Amino acid sequence: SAPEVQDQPKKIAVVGAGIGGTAAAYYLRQEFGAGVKIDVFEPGNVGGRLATVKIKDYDYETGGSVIHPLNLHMKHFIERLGIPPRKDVPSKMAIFDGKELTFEESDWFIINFFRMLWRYGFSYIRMQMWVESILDKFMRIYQYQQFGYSFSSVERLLHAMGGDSFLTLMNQTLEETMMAEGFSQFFLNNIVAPVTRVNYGQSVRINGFVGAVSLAGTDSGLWSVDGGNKRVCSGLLYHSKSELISAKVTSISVKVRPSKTGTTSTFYEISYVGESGSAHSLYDIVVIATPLHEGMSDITFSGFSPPIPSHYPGRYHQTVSTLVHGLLNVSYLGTTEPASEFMVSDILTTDLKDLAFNSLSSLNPVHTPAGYKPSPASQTKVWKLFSSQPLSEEQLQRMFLSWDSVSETRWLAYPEYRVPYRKTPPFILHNRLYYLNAVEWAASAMEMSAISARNMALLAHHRWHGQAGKIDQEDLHTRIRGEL
Ligand SMILES: Cc1cc2nc3c(=O)[nH]c(=O)nc-3n(C[C@H](O)[C@H](O)[C@H](O)COP(=O)(O)OP(=O)(O)OC[C@H]3O[C@@H](n4cnc5c(N)ncnc54)[C@H](O)[C@@H]3O)c2cc1C
Ligand SMILES: CC(C)=CCC/C(C)=C/CC/C(C)=C/CSC[C@H](N)C(=O)O
Repeated sequence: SAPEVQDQPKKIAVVGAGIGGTAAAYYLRQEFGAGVKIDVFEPGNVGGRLATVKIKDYDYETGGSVIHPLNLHMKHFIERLGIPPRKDVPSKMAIFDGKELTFEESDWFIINFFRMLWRYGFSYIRMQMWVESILDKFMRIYQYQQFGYSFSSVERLLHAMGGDSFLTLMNQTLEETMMAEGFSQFFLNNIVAPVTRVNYGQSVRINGFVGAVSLAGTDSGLWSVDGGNKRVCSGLLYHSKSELISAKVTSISVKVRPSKTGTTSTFYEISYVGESGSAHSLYDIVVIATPLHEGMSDITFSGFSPPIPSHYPGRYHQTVSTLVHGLLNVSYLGTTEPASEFMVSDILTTDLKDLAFNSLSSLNPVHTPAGYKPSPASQTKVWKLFSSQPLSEEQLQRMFLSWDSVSETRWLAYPEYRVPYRKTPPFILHNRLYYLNAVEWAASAMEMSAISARNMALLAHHRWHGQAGKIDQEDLHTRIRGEL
């Protein structure tokens, strides 16, 4: 329907205070100015899937942990909020095939280079070039957003970045895509599958787009936020001068009210339940920043035509993050290296039916004290296991000689990426009701939620003011180059 004749909205609601919701609050403030009241609803902890657990006086990331050096929104946030990145600690990767370590990184770049060349020919370098070519197109989004352009669906956003090639990536498995690029099944099994297993808990049959994002997640220069990634969320919330309402949104309905001018205005009524009971409030614009899927948010939508479902089709994949403070049994990994010399920090695994876990990593605290150095496996330290099912005491006993604490978090972590994908859920659920997490069906990552948040704020702003010229424009890449 036609936008209402109002200068600015008076009240905006954001549902969820993860990185998506808090970034949405930040960008909505930027777009709509100081006059609008922004409420952010959150029944749990600010940060959502960015969370830490305390083990022996130190905090460790249990959810989203690494950020790519080219994730420009995340970079912008920490600069704006004055939070430093975490000090870099050297890491070393190995691949476990259920019996032994089939590949182990050395401390020397040149040795790694020749080991990879010896085992996989030029495949590894070609893979890095392939990922880089996708990232090059991906980076266009920052320029579009800088110029104020927005997109009304995930497909249109992807198409603006990478044209038909990005939509093709969404419709093919990573395996199909890489085989067509000439990569061997051996390379896929031994290098690519371990990466998709650690990053998305799934096989090489995830879609090619999220597959490329997963591979980008092994690039050099990955970083995290000093003191914990969730600090970005609380920082954005504070910076946006939003009000945090500690409550769960239970339903959203459309209300039509007579306005002063004699016409009618549409509002969204949000009903919520918090510690002090239930209440409801009216808003001009609502951004939903939590997945609308089975077992996740449970929001009822009423009075909408066509109806809005509480749950869209498709499931979120369970990843159990188990943090063990203990002594690793290095012989379980089939290595003869003495534990006192075993400095591998990230053990990825090949796709094996009987293996109970996807990855095993040695964790550093979210704030590394001055002079901190990673310790060898002969010392008790914190190890993180990712698995799709909780690990039993017997399974842990095989992997560890002893432990003094185990902390388990069961995440509905990211979508189960199936190919061919169904049409992604919409960004626009109703005139001024938006859904940020639809983007996760392209790929789930902190930066993806941040990109979607900026898109949502721009989209909401242009639709409010009837600026159709800033929505779903074709051929932006060439046009913007012309404008520069
Ligand atoms: C184990 C794990 C590892 C990961 N590793 C990485 C990584 O290394 N790098 C990376 O970039 N990404 C990683 N990710 C993905 C990344 O964490 C997510 O993509 C991102 O955090 C999603 O943020 P979000 O704000 O969109 O959603 P969420 O963080 O899920 O936030 C949604 C919020 O909404 C709240 N909510 C739910 N229902 C309601 C309701 N009815 N009313 C009000 N509020 C509600 C929830 O409590 C939650 O806080 C990882 C995820 C997991 C689980
Ligand atoms: C969005 C772009 C262009 C890049 C993001 C790359 C990236 C950081 C991908 C990782 C995504 C993800 C869900 C990782 C989960 S596991 C992370 C880490 N390996 C760990 O073990 O904690």
